[in-house]
Amino acid sequence: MPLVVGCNPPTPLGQHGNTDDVLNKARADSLTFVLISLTQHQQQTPHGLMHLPRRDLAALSSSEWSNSIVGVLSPSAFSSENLSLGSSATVRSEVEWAMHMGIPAVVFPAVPNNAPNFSRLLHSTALLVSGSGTSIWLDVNFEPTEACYGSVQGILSSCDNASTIGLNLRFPEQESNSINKTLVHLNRFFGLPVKGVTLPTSLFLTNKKGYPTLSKKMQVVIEWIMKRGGDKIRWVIEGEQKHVPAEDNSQNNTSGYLNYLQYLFHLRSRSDVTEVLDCEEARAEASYLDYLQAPLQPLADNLEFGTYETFERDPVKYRNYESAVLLAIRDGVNLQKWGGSTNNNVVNLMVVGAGRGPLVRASLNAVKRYNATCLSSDLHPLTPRMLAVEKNPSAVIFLHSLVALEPGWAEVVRVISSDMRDAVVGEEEKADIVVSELLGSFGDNELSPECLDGAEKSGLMKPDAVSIPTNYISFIAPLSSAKLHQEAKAQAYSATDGAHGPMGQPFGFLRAMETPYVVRSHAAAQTHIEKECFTYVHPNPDLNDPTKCNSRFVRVEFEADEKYGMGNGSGYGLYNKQEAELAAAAGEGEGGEGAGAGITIHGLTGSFDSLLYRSETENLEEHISIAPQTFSVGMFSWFPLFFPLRDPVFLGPGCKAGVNIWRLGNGKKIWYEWSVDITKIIDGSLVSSTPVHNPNGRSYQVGL
Ligand SMILES: C[S@@+](CC[C@H](N)C(=O)[O-])C[C@H]1O[C@@H](n2cnc3c(N)ncnc32)[C@H](O)[C@@H]1O
Repeated sequence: MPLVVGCNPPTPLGQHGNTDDVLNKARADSLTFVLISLTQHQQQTPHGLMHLPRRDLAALSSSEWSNSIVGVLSPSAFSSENLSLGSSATVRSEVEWAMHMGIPAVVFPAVPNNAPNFSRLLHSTALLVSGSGTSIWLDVNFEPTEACYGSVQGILSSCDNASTIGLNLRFPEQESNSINKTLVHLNRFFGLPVKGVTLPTSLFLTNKKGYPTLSKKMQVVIEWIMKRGGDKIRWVIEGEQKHVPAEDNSQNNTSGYLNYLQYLFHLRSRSDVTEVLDCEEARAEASYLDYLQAPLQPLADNLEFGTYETFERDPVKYRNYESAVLLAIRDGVNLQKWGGSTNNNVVNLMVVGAGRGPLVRASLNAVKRYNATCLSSDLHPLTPRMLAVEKNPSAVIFLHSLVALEPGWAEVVRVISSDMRDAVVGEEEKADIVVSELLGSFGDNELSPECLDGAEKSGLMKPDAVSIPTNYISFIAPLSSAKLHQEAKAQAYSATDGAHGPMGQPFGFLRAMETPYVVRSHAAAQTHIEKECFTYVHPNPDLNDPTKCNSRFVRVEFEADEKYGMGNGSGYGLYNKQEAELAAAAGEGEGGEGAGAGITIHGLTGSFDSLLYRSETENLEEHISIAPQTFSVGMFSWFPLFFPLRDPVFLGPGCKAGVNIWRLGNGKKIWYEWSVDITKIIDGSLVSSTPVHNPNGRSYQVGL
């Protein structure tokens, strides 16, 4: 079911106990759910106040109540009188009834003037529903303004960003005259927990045949939401049915919203939307969206068979490695190290951390490709010699099998079962080209620097050997994502050791918020272009310099701007230049907010770019990257690393966020520490700051 659409007719539904009628009509039009009033009607009887009977209670099954109904709280419950009491008996009883019925969402009205009391009520209701199957949709009268976002983010933070509160963005009846501004502000809203989008029927125009249609500008907006929010967004058509063509008016057994639904389906089926949502990659990623995972530790732990198998499906990574090895081989020929007119036709290849052998295969393929070019020239083909070094004993069994079974491998490949830091090889076996992939989502977080330095120190490489990768650079950017913040908080209740099961010792809040997670960020907005953190180069030019080590510190700064990182999407995927240009236009010509409109930062997103090889003799280089600016499209081996902030910070107008990040070690483990401060650009004065997260690696570390 690609699109989930419901309706909210003008007269409150269900309050006369006719929810079954309403739902049947909606279903006749293929709508998935209806909004009904939660008002319970009572009357005075000689025996006291009695509820009026409702037919629908028995007419609908519990699964219908829990899959097809969204409840709307009575507006009277939000009178200033009720709000000033800081609570509302009506809200409580309506919400309790919704929870009893298994209704999945109840709608809170948009924030009124009496905001502190409203927030208190919202927060206490968010706590009331937690643990039940019911959540809250907070209505937002969406406007592309600073004030709109500001009030919503303020209310969410006063509710401690409770995970039970989602947003229902209600579009105004009149569309905004600046599409760019609308998109830029929507991008910012997608860092908050957007659950639903409500479109009033009056927003639709009427086409020649009387059917509803949207203006070109609104089509762009709706398609943008579809692409960015995916099929998780719940759509609501609201208001009077204005566009039903005459011949359909007779059908009283339908909701009258079919044409609106069909129009949304039509937008959903457009190629620019389906290309994003229905491609192979989107399907493969679906279950990973916003799902936090502990980063792998391939050095301390031994990877499983299935994990290797998943890596090996990547269509881009091994292709780029193969091309990088080919470039290095051709460089060696051009620089007369081997092949060509030299006497030496042997090239020593070494894959360190060979796993189940895909880089061995890619490297041998590169030699084959080079040798194929020799057939049509007077160049001599090369004889490869390959050492495959691996410390995972189970992967070593796999490698030995490959050597025995793969045609031609037995003559050229030798497997060394050892940690590369301790491996010993003969003088004649030392590597000309060392190939490795020991990279994590943040580049160095799987300890590639320490492993490759170790391999260099154990003398596995010739003095003039080259390394593929040649370098890797980690990148960091602020991330606005209430969802990921909530998910990180939720980790506090998981067992510290998966083997202990759900009844094990909880992880605890501090640890949960001081741990970086691998995650395919989705309900998120990367608020700025990522900036460089740490660079590691191999072979390591500082290997024998006692004053140099692999610890690092960097401070990078991100100024508030009115683009809110438009173009960076959710922090995963290639930077979208076109979107960024839209944002720039909104800032300059279409009423941007002026320098530095604000945004909430819930954490940091880490990524990397690795230069596999840059040719010395040809103007060519090969990379793999998950940094949005240089993202390797189609590569899916890595998702970004999310560093949560214990408490989100607000990057307000005229301010900048300073991100401090350390990579530290003590010979036994490596860890990151991080903090964020907000200062005023004008005078550098401090507005707010977070504590340094994970001091001394107390919550998270990677074993050496
Ligand atoms: C990310 S996997 C890559 C495997 C394979 N090269 C591929 O691309 O599919 C890293 C591999 O390096 C191995 N490894 C990590 N540190 C190592 C070390 N110090 N010595 C030897 N192997 C190591 C791990 O066991 C794992 O098989």
